[in-house]
Amino acid sequence: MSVTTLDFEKFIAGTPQERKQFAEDLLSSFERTGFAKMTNHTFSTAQLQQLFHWGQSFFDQSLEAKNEIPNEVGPRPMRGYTPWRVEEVGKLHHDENIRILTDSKEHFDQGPTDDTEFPNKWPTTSNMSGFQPFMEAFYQQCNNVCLTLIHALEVAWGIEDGSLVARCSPSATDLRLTHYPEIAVDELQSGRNTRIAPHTDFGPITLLFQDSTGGLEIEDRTDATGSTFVPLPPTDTTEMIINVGDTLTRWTNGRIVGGMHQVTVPETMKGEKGLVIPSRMSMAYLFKAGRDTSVGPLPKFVSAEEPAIYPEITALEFQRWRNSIVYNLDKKEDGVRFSGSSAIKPTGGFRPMQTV
Ligand SMILES: O=C(O)CCC(=O)C(=O)O
Ligand SMILES: [Fe+2]
Repeated sequence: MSVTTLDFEKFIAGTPQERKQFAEDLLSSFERTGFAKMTNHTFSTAQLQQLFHWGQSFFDQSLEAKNEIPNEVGPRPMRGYTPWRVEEVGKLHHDENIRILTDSKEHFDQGPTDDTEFPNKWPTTSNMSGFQPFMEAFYQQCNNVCLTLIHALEVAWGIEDGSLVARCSPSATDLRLTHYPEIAVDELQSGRNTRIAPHTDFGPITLLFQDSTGGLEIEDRTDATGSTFVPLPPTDTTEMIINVGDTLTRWTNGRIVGGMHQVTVPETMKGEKGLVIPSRMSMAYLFKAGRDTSVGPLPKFVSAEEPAIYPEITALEFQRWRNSIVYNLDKKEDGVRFSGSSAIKPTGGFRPMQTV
């Protein structure tokens, strides 16, 4: 299953024909695989090196220092630092016959700069003083790329200019730096742990940069059983990966299915006993719809023949529901009101959540 690589330049500075072609190729890669790759995405190699450098500096701090800005786990957007083995994304699409794999990661989450509802948490130590300005600028640049890609979908669908972009404002995106500490191959092959379990992201799309370690895999849709994953190796670490998330699935009434992905043992180390997989880092720009925007199907995708299969629910309520699952809050009071909603259309062997 090959994921199409697109040239962003063709959309931002191309001829009308090139823009149209870009939009159509993006849509068709999304429909076929749930993913796309992109070059000329406006981020320089130096900027991406700096991103990973800042990530390294953040995670290299002592646990005590990182815990100075703790993420308060709850059915809400994440902010600040979350330690190893707290979040369990494997619970999102879990098949009761299969044991949930525990994630082995720590992460830093950042929201919009001016977010007063869920304010950001920044390290205060002097050696981290450049982190906040760098990350805020990086966040803004990612937002511009995402809004342009959402506009490309408007072009591909021939819907009114700005109508979909308007649904993504004001920004409610979460940017996540994830660090996967080094871990023995045997531990990941024990059937209990993984780096990040198979999941789909919650927003319309996600931008992803990974370091050169490898281990990212995507669901192979050419396998009818739906249980096969294929590696998406870091051929060029400056290449941007884009994946479809649950919101686009819901907006399109199930027509574009979210790209299921996981991070596990890098291909070259599979089956090896006694080896240790080096630590790994990624940056996921988990683009979101505006908090008050509905993630129910768009009128374009609903008809008498194809009635809406997803309920109207705001983007924030949707995120609260999904986070109540990954943080094991779904049995508690705050999670029960989300009961009965279905996040995604079934893909292959993965079933959607039944009840919360
Ligand atoms: O580390 C990666 O490459 C993937 C991260 C991811 O899937 C996420 O943060 O949602
Ligand atoms: Fe993800």
